[in-house]
Amino acid sequence: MIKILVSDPISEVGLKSLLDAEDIQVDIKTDLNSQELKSIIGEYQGLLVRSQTKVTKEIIEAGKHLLVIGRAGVGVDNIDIKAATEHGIAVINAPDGNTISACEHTLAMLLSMSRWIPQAHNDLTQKQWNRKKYVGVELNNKVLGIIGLGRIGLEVAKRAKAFNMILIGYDPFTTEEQAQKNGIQLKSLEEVLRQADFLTVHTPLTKETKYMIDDKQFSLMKKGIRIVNCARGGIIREEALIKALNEGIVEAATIDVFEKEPPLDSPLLDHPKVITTPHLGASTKEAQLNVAIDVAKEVYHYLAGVPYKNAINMPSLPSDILNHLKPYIPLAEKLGTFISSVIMGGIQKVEIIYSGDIIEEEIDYLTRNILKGILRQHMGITEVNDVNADVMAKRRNIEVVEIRSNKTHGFTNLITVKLTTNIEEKSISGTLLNGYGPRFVNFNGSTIDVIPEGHLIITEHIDKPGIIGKFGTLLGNAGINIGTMQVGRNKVGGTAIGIFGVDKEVEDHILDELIKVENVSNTYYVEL
Ligand SMILES: NC(=O)c1ccc[n+]([C@@H]2O[C@H](COP(=O)([O-])OP(=O)(O)OC[C@H]3O[C@@H](n4cnc5c(N)ncnc54)[C@H](O)[C@@H]3O)[C@@H](O)[C@H]2O)c1
Ligand SMILES: O=C(O)CC[C@@H](O)C(=O)O
Repeated sequence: MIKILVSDPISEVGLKSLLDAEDIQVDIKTDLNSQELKSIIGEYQGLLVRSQTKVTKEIIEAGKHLLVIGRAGVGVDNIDIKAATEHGIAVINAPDGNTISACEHTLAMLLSMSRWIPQAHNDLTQKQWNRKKYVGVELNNKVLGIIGLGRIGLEVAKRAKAFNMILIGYDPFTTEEQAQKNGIQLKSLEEVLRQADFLTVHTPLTKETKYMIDDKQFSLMKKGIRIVNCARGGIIREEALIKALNEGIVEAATIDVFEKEPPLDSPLLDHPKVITTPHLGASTKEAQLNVAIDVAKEVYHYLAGVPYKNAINMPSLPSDILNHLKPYIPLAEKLGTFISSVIMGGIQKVEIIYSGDIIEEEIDYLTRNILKGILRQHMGITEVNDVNADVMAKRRNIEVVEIRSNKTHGFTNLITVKLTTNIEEKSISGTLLNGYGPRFVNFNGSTIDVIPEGHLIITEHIDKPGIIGKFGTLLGNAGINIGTMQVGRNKVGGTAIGIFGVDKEVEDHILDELIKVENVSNTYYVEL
């Protein structure tokens, strides 16, 4: 039974697919403090959160059985992604479900700020009829600067256009063409800051975006600018914002997200020109249902080994691409397992050559599976998986080189893995034969044709008469039946290899017998 903990309030209707699954137990405990969470997280394979639960390194380390963390929403800054990746835990978010709500909240903030609606309402609740105090400004013909032109930024642009605003934006990861298509003039950050009458930020909180709006940036702004932050606290430095408000650079600000949440001691809450909401951007019935449905489905798919698309720390592949790659995945892992079973020494380099139709695919995914095979087999690292394979290789100073080549050697697709250790270098090539499944087709330069499955004995010997016969006798005497056999050599009388598919597990003492046969240099055993 798989156990999933839901530690923040997430729509139960949206979680229905998990709640109804027979093989999954879902525990909903939304009032745990971090100590309580730490003490029980070890029981769970899955953790579902919104933005309240801080999934720290400590929590991740205590989650000995965690396989997946699902985030019902976009921002994953409350999850230590690095620690999750190192522990092989997939982090999956639900980025689409709350876009419209966050965008509409931004528009609500823009409009209420331009007409001082909350302040005027407050006065009126105090029986003060202050018509002169609250003179606003129109959005019409004003320049709106949008920082971050992703899902929410572009939806905001669409709606701001309806108010006849002039749209300028900054996003180093988008193109001029894409911006123009959405009616936005792409500019440098400095230009946006200098020209905007209204400014709204829609980036994630990263090392690069933390405090991207600080004293220096405020000093570039037009006097009287109005600012919205419905993205993440910390993109705008709060201290600098307060200063800019007090100096009259910023006329008004609307803030949904804070550097520390809840921000109960923040001076922003008391500032007369600031409108605040308690991180409500995604708090609509529709968004909460959407993100819960999305994250439940994705987590379920991840646990069931079915294609999913929104993993943060793994290549996110559309399901059609993942389905196409699927048959190559076991071949990739088996190439890694095989080559690392027949080599001696500490691995220094893994070179992977992809050729043929496979080069059009997301080969990073296959590389992770090759590395998984190598690290599990050669180093006994059982915790390695698709999520952390490349991190683990890097941590062990293994150089990983991916090459796309057009030399297919007559195959429609070919994957060659060359392994270099401090002692030797060996290679294995495999292909996927249409309708026949995976095959190993070359080992250290010798052509072979091996179905990579079951129990395999591999021998390295000199190409001389009688050796294969002796192997047969030895194995026969040990009650081991040879089901398939492949021999190859680089030249007559030269170095030869034998790959024997046998019907049962081979113990070490049998390999010791085989290596005693004259002219045999090495024997190995691998189960695929
Ligand atoms: N207030 C809320 O409740 C709420 C709800 C949903 C999303 N959010 C937040 O809104 C933000 C945007 O979400 P989204 O779904 O649009 O994300 P997104 O990933 O679709 O868009 C983010 C955009 O920011 C851009 N970007 C990244 N680094 C940048 C930088 N240094 N400078 C400028 N642009 C940069 C990216 O290229 C991307 O286009 C996130 O921080 C998210 O967590 C808040
Ligand atoms: O959980 C929430 O309501 C906030 C979600 C929002 O900040 C997000 O990043 O998706």
